[in-house]
Amino acid sequence: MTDRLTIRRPDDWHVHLRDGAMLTHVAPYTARQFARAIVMPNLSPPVTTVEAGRAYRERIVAAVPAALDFTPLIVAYLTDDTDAEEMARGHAEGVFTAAKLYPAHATTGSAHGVTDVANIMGVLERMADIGMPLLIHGEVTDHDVDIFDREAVFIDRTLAPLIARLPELKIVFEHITTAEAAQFVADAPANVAATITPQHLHINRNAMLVGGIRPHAYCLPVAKREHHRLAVRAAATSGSPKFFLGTDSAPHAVHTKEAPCGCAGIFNAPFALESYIAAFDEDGALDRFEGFASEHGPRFYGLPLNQGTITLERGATVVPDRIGDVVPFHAGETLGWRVV
Ligand SMILES: NC(=O)N[C@@H](CC(=O)O)C(=O)O
Ligand SMILES: [Zn+2]
Ligand SMILES: [Zn+2]
Repeated sequence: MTDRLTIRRPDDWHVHLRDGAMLTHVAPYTARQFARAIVMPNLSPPVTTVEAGRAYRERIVAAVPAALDFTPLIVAYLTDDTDAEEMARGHAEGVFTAAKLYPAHATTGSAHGVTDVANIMGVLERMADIGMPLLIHGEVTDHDVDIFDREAVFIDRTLAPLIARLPELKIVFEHITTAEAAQFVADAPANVAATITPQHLHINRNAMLVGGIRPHAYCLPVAKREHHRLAVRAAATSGSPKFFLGTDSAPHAVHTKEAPCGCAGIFNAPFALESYIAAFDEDGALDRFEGFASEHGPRFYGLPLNQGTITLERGATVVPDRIGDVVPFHAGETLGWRVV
């Protein structure tokens, strides 16, 4: 039995660090575990210009102790009016690592998102030309589509046609939650990959709805049936370079989640690695953890692998009920691994 695992320093390819006091509160947790992070741009107002991206990067750097040696990677928020030139300039100047497609009204902070992919086709063509990755929150918003089906329907209605139209575009299908998404990405060409969150490895929709409604298990895309969890987990632990770590850590103050219309998002940053490794351990896949956490992401993005290492060992990690004003994922549980 492996009791200790040393891996190359990992990165988080999908995180919400927010802004202001929440940024100051949460960013150090991510920086403690990860060398780099793809920071989502769904602030209000969203990060749509090179100038806003540069300023946000400076605020993040200022919020993290320098000793943690953390590099935020900034993402542009696409709207119906995004200018292809602005994206290309942001990418060329090293401000925008990627751009994010939020279908309008699909999730938290997506009100300014894209109403129809046709509206940004010129931008996406330009991104394909310059090798700038497109990150996608993959859910349709059509009122006739059930919330549990919105990811699978997105594949047929939006993602598959987009890949057919722009086969060269690098795409990350973010935070996949379904067997359909895992299969689609596995079968797609090498320029299509996916991130996977810790919560979607651990919980199915029962965790949210059995024995009472549990707002801290609610995120988008919403957790699905058990067979979907198992399919997502098999993808994560498969060793395929198309699947990599993206926590989707999404903090919301407790009163905004424990509310009649609670916010979507799970704050998993403080114990993200302990949570992921527990899943890999349960599945006898510890030998594939480093690829998922530290290698597949940078290779997909065309970035260098990190140089340092991090060591995890078996041992109790007690997750507190609260961290400041936020309830963390696994609150009140004890995880079986700890970061040394
Ligand atoms: N995942 C979530 O449930 N929420 C995210 C937005 C997102 O990633 O869709 C947030 O910003 O709160
Ligand atoms: Zn999302
Ligand atoms: Zn997210």
